[in-house]
Amino acid sequence: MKIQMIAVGTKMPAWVETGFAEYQRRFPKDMALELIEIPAGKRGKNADIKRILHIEGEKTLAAIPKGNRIVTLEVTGKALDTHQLAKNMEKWQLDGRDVSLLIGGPEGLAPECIAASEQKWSLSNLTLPHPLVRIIVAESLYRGWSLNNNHPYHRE
Ligand SMILES: C[S@@+](CC[C@H](N)C(=O)[O-])C[C@H]1O[C@@H](n2cnc3c(N)ncnc32)[C@H](O)[C@@H]1O
Repeated sequence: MKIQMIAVGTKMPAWVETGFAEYQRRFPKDMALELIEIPAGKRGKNADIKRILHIEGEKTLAAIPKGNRIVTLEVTGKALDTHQLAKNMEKWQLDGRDVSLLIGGPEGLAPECIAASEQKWSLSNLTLPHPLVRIIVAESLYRGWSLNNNHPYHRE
């Protein structure tokens, strides 16, 4: 199973690139974590945010291979502890589809991405900055993998 993270935003600060890469490199070949960045629309003074979100949403959906399971990262989604996430990952693997995890930009995900979502995953009740979300998701998935594979990274 491949896990594809599709995130709005490019040219992240070095600490984000480094933090994400630190976890990405740990994934085994049979559960590779791929990152696809969607350029964020220009948000000038009189920007039409609805239109920008729509364009970002279309680009995000276009990056998803047909048949992938779509999971959106949303503050109002369902919170999962590490064991629940690990169980989820087992289920994802059993059904054989690759997974696309969608992370929105400054105003969140486009309505079309939310409508396409099969599962809404919340990391916390706090609204987190989207660059940080990439790192937290990568670490949480790695921890879930560790738990499912009796790897010593995860300790109770
Ligand atoms: C800065 S937030 C967007 C805030 C926007 N006002 C909203 O309500 O979606 C950017 C993205 O990070 C992700 N995100 C932020 N906090 C999150 C959380 N606690 N749980 C899950 N995803 C989160 C979501 O994908 C969100 O679209």
